[in-house]
Amino acid sequence: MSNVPAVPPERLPALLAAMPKAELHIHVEGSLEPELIFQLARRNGVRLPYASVEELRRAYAFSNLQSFLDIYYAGASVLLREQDFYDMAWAYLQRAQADNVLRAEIFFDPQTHTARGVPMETVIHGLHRACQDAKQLGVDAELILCFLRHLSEEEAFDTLEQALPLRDRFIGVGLDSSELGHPPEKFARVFAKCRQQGLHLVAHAGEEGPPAYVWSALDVLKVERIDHGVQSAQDPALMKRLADEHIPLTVCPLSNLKLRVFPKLEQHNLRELLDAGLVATVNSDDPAYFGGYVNANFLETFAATGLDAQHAYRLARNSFEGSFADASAKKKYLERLDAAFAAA
Ligand code: HPA
Ligand SMILES: [Zn+2]
Repeated sequence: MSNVPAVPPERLPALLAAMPKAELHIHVEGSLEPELIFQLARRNGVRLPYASVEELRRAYAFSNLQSFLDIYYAGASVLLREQDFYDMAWAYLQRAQADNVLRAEIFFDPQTHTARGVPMETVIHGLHRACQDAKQLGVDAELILCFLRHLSEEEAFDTLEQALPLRDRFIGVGLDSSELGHPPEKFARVFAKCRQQGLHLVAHAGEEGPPAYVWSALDVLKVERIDHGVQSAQDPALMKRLADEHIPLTVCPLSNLKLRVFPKLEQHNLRELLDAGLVATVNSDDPAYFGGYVNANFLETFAATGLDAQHAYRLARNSFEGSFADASAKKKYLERLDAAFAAA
């Protein structure tokens, strides 16, 4: 669509909620709501260091990425059986449908589970079955396996070896967990092997870490997308590279707010990224922990920064163009997006 209709400000929230979109940065373990954590803890006889849902929720006051990760890994300890992984993914997929997500590319952290003795097959089978069933919801869902960057490259190789027999159940690999002190180049060899396997490649970079980590994710790991990447704005040459090469950035505004990457949502640099011509997208990251699913990220960010319907269209289009869907699926998504804006 070349002419995005002007939309009066009072109608923008409804349009943001209704517009079709893809979500490209969502950690399924980060969609585990406190109620489901307690339900699974009871079902599996796991003792939690919190007495109630309310007490757990009160612990969600983060000062940086690490303070979040400590609680996030503790929450995942209730996941033991295939059905647990299914139930977690299914709950997310229902929320995605409610937010008019047509396509979700979902991260999972197998090492968080295999380290506790949960077999790789249990994790992948449960998540994959939910993704298959999501077709009934009208959501195309795919999985991306993430390596934990605070662990060694050797452990990442072991993880890949365990997952490769199930190669057809995930479309790519990513890199997440504690960024500072764990630069992308630590995983150069394992990403090269994934590339040979024909897997898509992404990595978290430039969330808390410097622009140098974004450069090495591109040049050493050869990733196709950057997760977060908001620190790229400190480096004009990097901004030009990201724009020239159409490298998507999967931005997560509420995550950035809760982990104090930006002190206020009003100061978020999403507009700057879009103005520089980057393929920026809006995503929820860990919605159960950061106060909202993808539509809440759109609504709160637009309200705080004054973005308009043109930006909304760009962000939704970027989400489909930046996805790993095939060309015919992308065409279908973009037609639905244009229809939603034509009716606005
Ligand atoms: O935002 C994140 N950054 C790094 N690792 C993560 N694991 C879940 N969410 C995140
Ligand atoms: Zn993330």
